[in-house]
Amino acid sequence: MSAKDVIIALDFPTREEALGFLDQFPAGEKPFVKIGMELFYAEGPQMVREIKSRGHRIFLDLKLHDIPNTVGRAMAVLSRLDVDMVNLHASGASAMMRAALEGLTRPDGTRPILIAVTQLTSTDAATLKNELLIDTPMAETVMAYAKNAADSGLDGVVCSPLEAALVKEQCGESFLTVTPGIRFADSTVGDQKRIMTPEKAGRSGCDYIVVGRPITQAADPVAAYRRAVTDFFG
Ligand SMILES: O=c1ccn([C@@H]2O[C@H](COP(=O)(O)O)[C@@H](O)[C@H]2O)c(=O)[nH]1
Repeated sequence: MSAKDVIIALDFPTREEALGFLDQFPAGEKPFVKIGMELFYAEGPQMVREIKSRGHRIFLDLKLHDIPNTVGRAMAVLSRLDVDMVNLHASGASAMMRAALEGLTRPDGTRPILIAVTQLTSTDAATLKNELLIDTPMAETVMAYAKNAADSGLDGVVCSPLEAALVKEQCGESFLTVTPGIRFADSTVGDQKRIMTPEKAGRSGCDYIVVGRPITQAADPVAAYRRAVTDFFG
């Protein structure tokens, strides 16, 4: 199931801003986009349908995390939206991930790609140890979560690009790595901690890179997106 692409994080507070952003692209250029909590909570499922009807592939990034029954039932609702990828937190553990997979699978056996967030790219080693009270080093923690996700039947993980190669090595080449924490060398880093350039991510086992502010806040977002694509694909 391996693929490679740049996903734009459509982190906007309104429909108008999200569509205004997409309108800057020529008609034939349809980037893969991510709809996260901000836009989904503001505009709801209709926003997903509208962007899908414009021809974009969609990663619905709601990071579900609850008891297995709740997550399974919520995934069954999300499966009725025609999205390409959805996610949950691997820290919800294997019973939750298996329930999610079951809920997401439509009667005809099809389903969106399901991936698990390992450790947020805004978490550094000190926060992992001192606040989350996880004594295992970051790479090992990500790997344990990734293996649990793989064993639960998921398609891949969200991890930082720094861990992508190891995830591939341990979970297999077809196990997807979806990696935020992407910054151009001249980007503002902001709240991200485990980062990499698109160029290096392209050589590090990342299937999909997720890029938000370096594109959405750029003076010329279309040029910034194309720069990410060119750098990522080498
Ligand atoms: O570990 C994670 C999981 C999700 N994200 C999301 O990706 C984008 C990144 O945006 P930038 O503006 O490029 O920082 C954002 O929507 C996050 O919610 C993540 O960054 N890290």
